[in-house]
Amino acid sequence: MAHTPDSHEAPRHDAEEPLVAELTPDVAPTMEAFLGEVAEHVEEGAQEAKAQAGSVVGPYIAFQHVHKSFGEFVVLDDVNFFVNAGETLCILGRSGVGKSVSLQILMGFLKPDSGTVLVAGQDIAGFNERQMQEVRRKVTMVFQNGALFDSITVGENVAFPLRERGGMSEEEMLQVVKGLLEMVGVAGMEDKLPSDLSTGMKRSVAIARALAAQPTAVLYDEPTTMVDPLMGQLLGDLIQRLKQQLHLTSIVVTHDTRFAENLADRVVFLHEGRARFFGTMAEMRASEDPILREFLALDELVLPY
Ligand SMILES: Nc1ncnc2c1ncn2[C@@H]1O[C@H](COP(=O)(O)OP(=O)(O)OP(=O)(O)O)[C@@H](O)[C@H]1O
Repeated sequence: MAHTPDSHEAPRHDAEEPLVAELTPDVAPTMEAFLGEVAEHVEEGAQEAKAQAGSVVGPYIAFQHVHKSFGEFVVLDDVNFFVNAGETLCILGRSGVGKSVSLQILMGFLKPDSGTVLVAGQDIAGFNERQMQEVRRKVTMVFQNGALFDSITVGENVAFPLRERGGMSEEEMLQVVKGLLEMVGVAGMEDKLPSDLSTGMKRSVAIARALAAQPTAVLYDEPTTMVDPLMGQLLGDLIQRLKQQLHLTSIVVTHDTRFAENLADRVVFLHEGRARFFGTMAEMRASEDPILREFLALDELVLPY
């Protein structure tokens, strides 16, 4: 991977490039073992979800006829989409169409008015907080602002899920924290406070913390907005490598159709309460639907590069 300091090209990471390839040698073996465990969890999660669905293939995460209103205001009206284990779904749409609300419903922070919400193969619509905490061990969310704990260091933020799970020595924990921070492009930031970091860095740390929890699926809210193109590319490449090498299931809310083009197995386009389109990005580009065409055309104009 050629990269010079004055190069304007962001360094690219091929999806096949091992996640540990660029880690410092002192952490690489621990990280290899740690990521191996993540991949095992992911595989177990996929098998569990299949067993629950009683079939060989079944969605890992899905909305089935989901409705959600705030007072008179209908945000989601009979919305359907799914993502299979190991796949990536991008949720597209203009501002205010319910993309973040959809993620919050999947995490159980908001309840749908009706419909089935499948997460890790289970219908969570009627789950209580304790049951949701179990689900959130498997499916974690990376918020736009990172949602880090402000009063503790970056290193302690990433160590948090490791400590919660237990079974790791302090030395191993330090190595995993160091390795995860290197992997997400913010090496050496352990002792900083979240307030010392830029938006993109906070998001990277949030991804490191999400991975520390050894999830089976990660939901990302606008991972590439408000970050410079280099950081955006790094985060996009990382999400792709996590999919390719660990088979993590992902849902990514984004405005950026180029990002969706590179990453998504399928996209869902929300518009006026409905899932106006659900399919591949190529199918979306081929669609004659004037609303889709307008969204894609505007997106071409808005994107800076
Ligand atoms: N807790 C809430 N109470 C009342 N209204 C809400 C609540 N959460 C979201 N909304 C409304 O629901 C609509 C959808 O919001 P949402 O944040 O999901 O949009 P979005 O598609 O993610 O937009 P953006 O791209 O701007 O983030 C908005 O009109 C918002 O004001």
